[in-house]
Parts: sequence; C-alpha cells; structure tokens
Amino acid sequence: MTKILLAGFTGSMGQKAITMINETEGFELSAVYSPRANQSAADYGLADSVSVYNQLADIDSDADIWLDFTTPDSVYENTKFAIEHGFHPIIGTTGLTDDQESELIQLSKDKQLGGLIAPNFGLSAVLLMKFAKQAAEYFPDVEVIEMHHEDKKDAPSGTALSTAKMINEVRKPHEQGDSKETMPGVRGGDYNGIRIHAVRLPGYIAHEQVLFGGSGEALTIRQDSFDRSSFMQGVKVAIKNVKNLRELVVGLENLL
Ligand SMILES: NC(=O)c1ccc[n+]([C@@H]2O[C@H](COP(=O)([O-])OP(=O)(O)OC[C@H]3O[C@@H](n4cnc5c(N)ncnc54)[C@H](O)[C@@H]3O)[C@@H](O)[C@H]2O)c1
Ligand SMILES: O=C(O)C1=N[C@H](C(=O)O)CCC1
Repeated sequence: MTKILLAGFTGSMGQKAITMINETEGFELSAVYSPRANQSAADYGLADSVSVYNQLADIDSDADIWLDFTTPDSVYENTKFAIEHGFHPIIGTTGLTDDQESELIQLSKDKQLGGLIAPNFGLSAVLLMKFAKQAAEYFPDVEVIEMHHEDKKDAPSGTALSTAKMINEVRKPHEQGDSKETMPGVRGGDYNGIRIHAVRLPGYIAHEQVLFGGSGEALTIRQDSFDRSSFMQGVKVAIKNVKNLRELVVGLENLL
C-alpha cells in the first residue's frame, strides 16, 4: 500500500486527487494538509483514518508520498519540509524559482530521496513540450501563448516557462522582430528572446499554443486540458514510480 499525504486538499486539484487516490487500488490517502483546515476528516468527507493537519510543524505521518497542489507562495517551504522528513515529494504546484529548484534538487541528492516536480501532469502538455523542442531545431522563430482559468495565481504558467526552457536548449539565438512597444507589455514576457503571452479567462482550464513561423509557412502546436481529470493519469504514474528515483527530477517525461 502506498500512503499519500496530500497538501492543498481543499483546492481544485486537491479534490480531483482525492477521488483518484480513493479509486486506485494500492493507494491510500493517509493525511491531508492545508493551513486553512479547521475541521475533522469526517467534516471534509474523508475517512476517519485520514489525519488532518493545518501546520507544517505538527505533521507527524507515516506517508510515503507528499503530493503537493498548493500555492506558488508555499511550494518551496512545503517541498523542503517533505524532503527533510523523508516523504517522496511529487510537486504539481508551479512557481518555484530556478534557484529554489536547484536547492531542492541538491537537498534530495544529499538525502538520496526520489521525487518529481511536474509543471504539467497532462500527457497532451508533455507531448506538446517534446514536439515544440523538436520543431524549434528547424523553426527558431517562436512564441508561446498560454491560456488559463481566471483564478490562476501565477503567470506565466509553469508549463509555458518549461516549454520556453526546453525550446531554449536547442534554438539558435537570433533577433526575432524589433517592434517598438507603444503599449507596455504588449509583446508579452521575454525568456531569452522567446515571447510568452498569458491569457486569463473564465471558462478556460489549461491550454497552450506554440507558434512557429518560417519563410512562407507556419506551424502551430496546441494542447487543451478541458477538465482537471486530464492531470490524474500522470499523477498516478508519478506515485507508482517516484520511489525508484534517487533525486528530485523535473518533468513527468522522466517517468514515462
Ligand atoms: N502540474 C500540473 O499538472 C498542475 C495542474 C493543475 C494545477 N497545477 C498547479 O497546482 C497548484 C494548485 O492549483 P489549484 O487549481 O488546485 O489551486 P487552488 O487555489 O484551487 O488550491 C490551492 C490549495 O492550497 C491550499 N493552500 C493555500 N496556502 C497553502 C499553504 N501555505 N500550504 C498548503 N496549502 C495551502 C488552499 O487552501 C487550497 O486548498 C497551482 O500552482 C497550479 O498551477 C498544476
Ligand atoms: O490550473 C493551473 O493553475 C495549472 N497550472 C499548471 C501550469 O502553471 O502550467 C498546469 C496546468 C494547470
């Protein structure tokens, strides 16, 4: 039995994760954490055996896995706590800085503890990033548009940033248009010359387009998560395989 502690259990992703865990043979939800939790397990519709925590310092759990869908503000502290206390971290929360990520990876190596940071657990998004990296070798002129629900706290999305980083690994640096902005920010964010545009609208869940332009032709790669259930197959794969790793890795593709 794989025991799971779920951080951010009352949120949109937390609620989907609870359903997935309860429906998966061999998985057990053994603890939940949110600083806002102030009720008993039964009040949240959880089994009495589930421990409810609202302070990191109080967490005393025999869970194997720390599954995190919280907030960009809390993800660093949570992940550090998880590694220091021997939980295999599976981090879906976005917003870690490069420095924070490097520090956490080093900590996991010191402890020889496997874990995963996945900016996107959806297969369509993982494939989009892979295909975009492939295409960027041939089409260095590229822009990324990400579209998310209006409650999303961070911009750009973790997926868009990851896409830009992967493209940057292979793209030949060059000038790409030199429009003067007559309205600040109108050309979007800039990751090493790769423009990222973030759209926030009700009705949307999580979507991304990568647009490549060439001489007389264009290529658009697009993925859509229409429902948060799209992320759960990836979370399942991560829970089943993370124990085989000996350090924190970034990207679900490392476990597929
Ligand atoms: N990797 C992926 O595939 C994927 C998919 C969807 C969302 N996300 C990311 O997951 C995160 C959560 O998304 P959501 O839509 O569920 O958000 P949400 O706002 O619905 O839920 C956030 C949860 O975190 C809790 N929380 C707040 N502060 C906390 C803290 N200090 N410690 C622990 N918990 C805290 C809240 O009470 C809430 O339960 C976001 O960063 C989002 O970008 C990732
Ligand atoms: O709903 C969100 O928030 C999502 N965040 C991730 C990101 O920032 O890339 C993945 C998709 C959903």
